[in-house]
Amino acid sequence: MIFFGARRYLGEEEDGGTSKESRSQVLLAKLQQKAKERQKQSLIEQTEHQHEEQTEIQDVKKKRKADKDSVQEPHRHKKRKSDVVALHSSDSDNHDEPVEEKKKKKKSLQIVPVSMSEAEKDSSEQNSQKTSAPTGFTVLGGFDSKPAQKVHRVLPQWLAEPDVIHRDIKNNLVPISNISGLSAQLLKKLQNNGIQHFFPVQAEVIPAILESAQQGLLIGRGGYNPRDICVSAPTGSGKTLSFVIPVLMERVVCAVRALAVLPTKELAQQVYKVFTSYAEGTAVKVVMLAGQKSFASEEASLSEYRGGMRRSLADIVVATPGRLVDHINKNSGFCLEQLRFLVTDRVTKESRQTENRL
Ligand SMILES: Nc1ncnc2c1ncn2[C@@H]1O[C@H](COP(=O)(O)OP(=O)(O)OP(=O)(O)O)[C@@H](O)[C@H]1O
Repeated sequence: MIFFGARRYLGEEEDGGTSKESRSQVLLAKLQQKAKERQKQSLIEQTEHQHEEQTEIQDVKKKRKADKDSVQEPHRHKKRKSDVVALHSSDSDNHDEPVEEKKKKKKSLQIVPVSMSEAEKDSSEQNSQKTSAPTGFTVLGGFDSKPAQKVHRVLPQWLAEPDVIHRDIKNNLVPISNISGLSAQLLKKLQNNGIQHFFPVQAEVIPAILESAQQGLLIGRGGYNPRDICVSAPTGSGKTLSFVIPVLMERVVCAVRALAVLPTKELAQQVYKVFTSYAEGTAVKVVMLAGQKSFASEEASLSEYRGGMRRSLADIVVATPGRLVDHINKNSGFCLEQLRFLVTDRVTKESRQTENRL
């Protein structure tokens, strides 16, 4: 049997005089020293690694920035104009000036608008002169914006200062005999219809129309314009009679001298009835053009061809706008040359259009 004896390595053999304990202490110290050195080494390696990483990151950032700048090159070029101003101003700065003064100047520079440099201005002026002179073309632009003039809206006198009429039809009545210029026949008809007094609107409108009619061709007070009357009054206040009565007063020859336009057949019918009831027993002829009869029969009621000439058979025409326009366009026997009264009752868009065509 072979026996191997193994001894533990305890470092370099010291001199034989050292004790076992002191050797182990030395060994421990050596080990600690080595551990410290290793620690140091690892620290150094760590910092070196970190430094390398940082430089790598910085490189990447630089590269990205360089790429971005190359893309934004035109914008940067624009910016340069302001740079020029700023640089120009800073060049003129007196470096000997106190710091406060410099700060003020810098502040003032911030609010100065970016503008063309003098050289650019000169060149642009020269260019504009060059373009306008030889061609003779008008150079567009350069219009000064002028403040728009305020329109002062003014109502016509008759609207701004109307004659106000009482709306109370029970009071403020005027006896029919008080209105001068009405024929005895008409007064009798009114009484027969139970009318002893005129309502306020009638007492105001009837004399006004009669007065104009007495002056001839409804010439107004100034001698030129016919007197127009615009009445605005509630329903049932007696507006219809206020134009029916004066219109019926005049008749020299048979000719269409009054035309009443109403927006609907029904309204035309109502007005037609009032006209016919007061015209009954007189020579005045009233014709309605509202499409209730055929166009041909309406045509026949308006005029006839007799003795080699066309004669009117109507003094007063009550019409709806559409039918009226049909007769104006297609009926050669429909003549409005003698027209003296045009009444547009219950004014609508349609009746306004008709009025404009007449
Ligand atoms: N002076 C008067 N006295 C008594 N009754 C009257 C008088 N004038 C009109 N009337 C009657 O009053 C009613 C309304 O009159 P009218 O139709 O003329 O009013 P209007 O103002 O034209 O109404 P609308 O706005 O509906 O056309 C009718 O029945 C009419 O006969």
